[in-house]
Amino acid sequence: MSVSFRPRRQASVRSAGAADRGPSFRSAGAADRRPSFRSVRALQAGPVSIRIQPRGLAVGAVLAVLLVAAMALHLAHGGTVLPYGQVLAALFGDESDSKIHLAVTEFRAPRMAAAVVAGACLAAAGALTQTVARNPLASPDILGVTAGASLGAVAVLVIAAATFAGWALFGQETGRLTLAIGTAIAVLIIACPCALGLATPTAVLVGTGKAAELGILIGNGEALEQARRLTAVVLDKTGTITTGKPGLSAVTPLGSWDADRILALAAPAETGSEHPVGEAIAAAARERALDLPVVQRFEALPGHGIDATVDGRRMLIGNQALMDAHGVDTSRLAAAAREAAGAGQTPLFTAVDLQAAALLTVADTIRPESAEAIAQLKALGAEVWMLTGDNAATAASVARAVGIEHVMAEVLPADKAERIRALQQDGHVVAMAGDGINDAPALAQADLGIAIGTGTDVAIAASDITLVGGDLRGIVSAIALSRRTVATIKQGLFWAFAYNILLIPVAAGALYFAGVLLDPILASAAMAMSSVSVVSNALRLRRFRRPAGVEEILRPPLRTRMSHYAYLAGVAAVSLAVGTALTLLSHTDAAQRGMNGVLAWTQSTGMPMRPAMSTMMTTDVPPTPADDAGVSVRIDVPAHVRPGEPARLLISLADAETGAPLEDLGRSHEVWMHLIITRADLGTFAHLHPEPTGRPGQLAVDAVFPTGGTYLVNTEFRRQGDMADIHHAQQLAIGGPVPAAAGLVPTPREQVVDGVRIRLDGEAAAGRTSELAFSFTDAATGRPLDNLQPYLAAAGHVVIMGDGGTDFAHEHADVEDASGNPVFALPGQRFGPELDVHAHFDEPGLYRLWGQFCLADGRIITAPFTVRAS
Ligand SMILES: Nc1ncnc2c1ncn2[C@@H]1O[C@H](COP(=O)(O)OP(=O)(O)OP(=O)(O)O)[C@@H](O)[C@H]1O
Ligand SMILES: [Cu+]
Repeated sequence: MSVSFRPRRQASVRSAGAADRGPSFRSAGAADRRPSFRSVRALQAGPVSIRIQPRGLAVGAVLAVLLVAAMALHLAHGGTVLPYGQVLAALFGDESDSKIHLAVTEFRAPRMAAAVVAGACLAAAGALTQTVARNPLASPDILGVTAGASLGAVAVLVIAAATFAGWALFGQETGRLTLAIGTAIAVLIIACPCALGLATPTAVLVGTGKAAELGILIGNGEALEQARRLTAVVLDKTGTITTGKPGLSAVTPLGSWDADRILALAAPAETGSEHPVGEAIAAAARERALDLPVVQRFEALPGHGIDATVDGRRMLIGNQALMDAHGVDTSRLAAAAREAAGAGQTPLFTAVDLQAAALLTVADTIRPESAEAIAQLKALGAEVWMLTGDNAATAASVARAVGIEHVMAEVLPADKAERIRALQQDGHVVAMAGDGINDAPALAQADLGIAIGTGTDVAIAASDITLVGGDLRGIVSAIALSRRTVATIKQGLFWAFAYNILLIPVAAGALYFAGVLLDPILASAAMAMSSVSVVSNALRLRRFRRPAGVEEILRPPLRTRMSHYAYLAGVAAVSLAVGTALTLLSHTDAAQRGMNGVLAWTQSTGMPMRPAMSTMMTTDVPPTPADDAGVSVRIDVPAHVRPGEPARLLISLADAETGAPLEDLGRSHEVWMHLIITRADLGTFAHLHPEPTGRPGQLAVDAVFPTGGTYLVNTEFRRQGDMADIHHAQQLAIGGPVPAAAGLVPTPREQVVDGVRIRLDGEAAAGRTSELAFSFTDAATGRPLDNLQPYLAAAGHVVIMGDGGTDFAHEHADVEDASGNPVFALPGQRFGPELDVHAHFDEPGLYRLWGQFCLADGRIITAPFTVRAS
């Protein structure tokens, strides 16, 4: 006789086993061979040079399909065919011109480009490599993360290998390979550096985005990182501190000249000038509707003024230096010039035919925000300098008005960069803000070049940051944003490192002694969570506000300061709580039931279950005899057992060969062991569940032997990880009066136990599977009972023993739903009024059956039947 299960299920168990060795890892590995992380990052913007190494038709075809698809989409968005055409030509063209240079900006839709090239990279698995010329959004390598990363990868592999080797070699006797594999995988998962890799680019991306929102265009990640280090900010005067749109405020003519005649000559002379003062003079002449002669010659003298010929007269307009250079005597204009300069205005000397003719006074307005911006910069700890080509008196006057103490005036355009360098040599990290062509070299020289958005293109091109509205407070915002961004990056890196450093040992099993092991599933959840928290922390940068004033910079509100650290600390606390809860949960009884617990949970969520899983749950694998399993079972009975009184049975499990106690006992049908005690004449029945005593391999249970005589003890238990139970049968002799042997006779097929009428239907036939069925009705009311509870993870248990007690089988009732799928005996499930049992009777003869079921109120009923198998 043996326990039966249907071939259909057996087949699916086998196929499940085969599927477990699935090939999915291998394919993932191949695609990973050349991670295109760098390329994807590079695609954010900027010129990219793509080198295509033709590698067979397959790669080419994949790329071509991708490209054509992308091109179609791209054209739909109004793009041109050119970049795609180039890529295609390179793919299928001569190898010699397979290297093409494309700017990603050429792809009108950058995301499309990203998709195409990233997809192509993956598809080609290395056939297409990219080099990035200059990636404007390249992340600054703070704390040497990139260099550390490769070292870290090696370290992680070593730790994982050591973990595996450690558990495999020195783990406890049983199940150590499982432990070694589990811990090594957990280490690899938990060490995944995705959070580390995300910390910098996400913060930089969000930071630059936020900056753009504030009117600060940041050209590259380094600029954002650099801004927080600034110790000196150099501001150009005209067009930066002032609006750069001066107006002619006074004309002081000498001798016979009058204002209109001077302007009529000066305006044409200035028409060629790009300098704001030139424009001011031209505008004044236009306003007065003067009749202007033509200009015959024009020469701009940078930093000095202009030298032109108008209407046959040589015009010199410019500063004192220009007049001195040409020997023009300006003494009669000195007083007016001093007065203008003292008021912060720019005096321009005008000489006609090398004779001083007039003083033109140009007044520029100071930007309303300049003074506040400068105060805030100073509050941030930066030294603020003014750098101007204008005369010292004018400069000093403007500087006083906006609160600048350090002034460099009358600096020639060519020398501006030199002045910046000098500051740098003093140990300053210098930002230079300017607008003019003459500022460009200085902007390039500065550690951080800041162009005024209204300024010249050259200045914008030479700088790292552009302030769209020209509001100098943008510099303050940039510095504050830079500090916040870098702080966010550091928080992210700290979090990622801390998470790895704390959890790698746990994953490796450092807390095994305390019963804490990091399940690989939990590890991957933690890994994903760490990335999510790093990214969401970076997204918090979007809430950045520019500091409202000096006060807020010097004494940021406590709430602001706290919120910088609160988020990740909060995430850490929540993660710890969730992790602890899950760990505790994994120690609960339900979880320890292993697969049954998982299935119970799965079914409770209403998720469809994989057939292999459901089969595993319901399939009964024939038990292995203890001898075959190499396990010895010893049952110790107290010396004097009195019938009818409880006796403590001690069951010791050991390795049959070494005698070492069995320590890897798992649960089978919810309990550690099933002990079925029947008297040899099968007249009594007890189904007991011994519990571990705490001693290795030892279990104990109290049993009552109703009478003296010989008892058959059938023991069933399961080792961890096994599909089959181990079965052991033994006889016990109990002293005391032995009742006369009655011998088996078939019982009625219907009987009442505890108020429940139980019917047994079905033919018991020897040599083949017999389909038996139990049906239940309330004996009092005759109502069918359909609310039986699961009992030990089954709808019902049936123990079958042959006459003489030599054969033993422990079967479970099968339940199927309308569509033939198994219904699991999970908590909450109800059964009845019929239960099917498949039994196999080897030989014809009499068999004793004990059906055990759990009633709705939790009572267990046992219904004994005797049937004849024909
Ligand atoms: N087109 C011009 N017409 C008259 N004077 C000029 C002209 N260009 C320059 N100057 C004179 O030369 C001086 C220095 O000019 P420069 O361009 O070096 O500095 P700036 O523009 O006045 O000041 P900043 O350096 O603050 O922008 C000016 O203050 C002005 O006196
Ligand atoms: Cu990861």
